[in-house]
Amino acid sequence: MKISIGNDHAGTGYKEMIQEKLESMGHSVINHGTNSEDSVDYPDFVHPVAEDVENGTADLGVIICGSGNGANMTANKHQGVRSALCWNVEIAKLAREHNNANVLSIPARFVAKDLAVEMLEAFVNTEFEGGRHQRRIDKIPSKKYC
Ligand SMILES: O=C(CO)[C@H](O)[C@H](O)[C@H](O)COP(=O)(O)O
Repeated sequence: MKISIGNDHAGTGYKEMIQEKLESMGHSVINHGTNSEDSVDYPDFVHPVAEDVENGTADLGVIICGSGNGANMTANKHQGVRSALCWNVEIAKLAREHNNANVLSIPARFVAKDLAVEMLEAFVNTEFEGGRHQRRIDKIPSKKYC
């Protein structure tokens, strides 16, 4: 798969590890940075990931900031992006099975590196179940409020 990744300064170490892991799994990675620990603004590095997923350049995205919330909020502003903030393996798995999430948001300051890798593996290797979940996903975009 092609996987787009982006992070702020809180997620740089995690991103490096995640990029290595994805490449060792045989995936091709588009890294939008940041690649340093100097303070930056997460939207500058998350919008490019969400755009890749939105326009089909990437199959999935991984975004990382301190709490995962700012990155998640940013990604979910994009049409067709379903970004899931995950903090354990079961949530990451359910995000794929039930929500067909296409972006994984990792809170680097609140999950250990080992757990981040386990969530990544669960997210990338789990398929959407479809069925009743597709019906619910179809109702997420609000015609009334868009
Ligand atoms: O935006 C965030 C939360 O929504 C991210 O956690 C950021 O990484 C965090 O806000 C950065 O904080 P810092 O004090 O500027 O390092």
